[in-house]
Amino acid sequence: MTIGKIIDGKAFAETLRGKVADGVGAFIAKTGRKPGLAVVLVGEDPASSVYVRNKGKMTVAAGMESMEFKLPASIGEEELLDLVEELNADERVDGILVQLPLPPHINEASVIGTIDPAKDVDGFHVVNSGLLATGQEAMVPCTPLGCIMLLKDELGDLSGLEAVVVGRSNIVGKPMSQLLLAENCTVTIAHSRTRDIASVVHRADIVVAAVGRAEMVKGEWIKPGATVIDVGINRVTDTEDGKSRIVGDVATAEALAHVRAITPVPGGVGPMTIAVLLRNTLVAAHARAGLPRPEGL
Ligand SMILES: Nc1nc2c(c(=O)[nH]1)N[C@@H](CN(C=O)c1ccc(C(=O)N[C@@H](CCC(=O)O)C(=O)O)cc1)CN2
Ligand SMILES: [Mg+2]
Repeated sequence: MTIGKIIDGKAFAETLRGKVADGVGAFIAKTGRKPGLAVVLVGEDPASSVYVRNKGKMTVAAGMESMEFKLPASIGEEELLDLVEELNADERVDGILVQLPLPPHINEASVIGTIDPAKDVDGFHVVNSGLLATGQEAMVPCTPLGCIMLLKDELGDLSGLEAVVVGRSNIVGKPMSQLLLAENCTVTIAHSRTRDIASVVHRADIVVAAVGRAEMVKGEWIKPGATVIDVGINRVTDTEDGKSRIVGDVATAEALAHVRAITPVPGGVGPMTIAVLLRNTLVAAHARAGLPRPEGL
């Protein structure tokens, strides 16, 4: 039995962050200012707090300005929208990111819709999803763009390949399918209502699992030689030792016997999200400064 390759997203992300840092140096030399990223956290969700802290640290490590705004969970939507408007108008801010999820009393779509699309480094604004869907230059959501980078690094040209995206979220599933389409893949989106999902997944040369259900995609669903990108981050308690750990949406141990290559959880797609966020911030800073897109990113 052959065992598939484990794709090292952590190493790839580190290399990308190094390239961004080089690009930041060149940007500062040209403009005399640092690119700036504003991150807004509402409430104290532990996982979100960790992600925001890591974003701040990595922004600074790449040579950019990091601005963090921590607001209580009780904040009203109007107040949050006012902060977004202030950041839209702030010349030092090239990128604005509002950490998701937001508390239930706040309408996520209104908040995202208030961000200046040119500063929308998450690529969640409808202007950016529309630009992406129509094949125009857009700010592209970080996690799916990171997945495409890993896929192209592993497979080269993706043209003509059969891709199945499991999950239809606005953050991952939908933009992922658009990006695969732009690479000339034949794309299917599977979801919770898909009939015989095992046979749908079995068609795929590329499987992207982004459903948020621990180890839902089984090894035998995978066509031999397929490449699997596991976007899931699910915290589970081990039945044997009672310890908490994170697993993906794919049963990785089983899948390894079928795949050509697979991203692990942790250490696969996750680290790419923040690396691409830094890349998007640098791209936004170039556009706002009237400079051409940085090369090689
Ligand atoms: N505004 C946004 N909100 C959220 C996004 C986003 O892109 N924009 N994505 C996720 C959370 N996220 C970044 O915000 C994120 C998730 C996971 C990782 C990561 O490095 N994961 C590690 C494991 C981490 C762990 O042990 O828990 C890995 O997979 O190796 C980075 C960023 C939702 N919200
Ligand atoms: Mg909400």
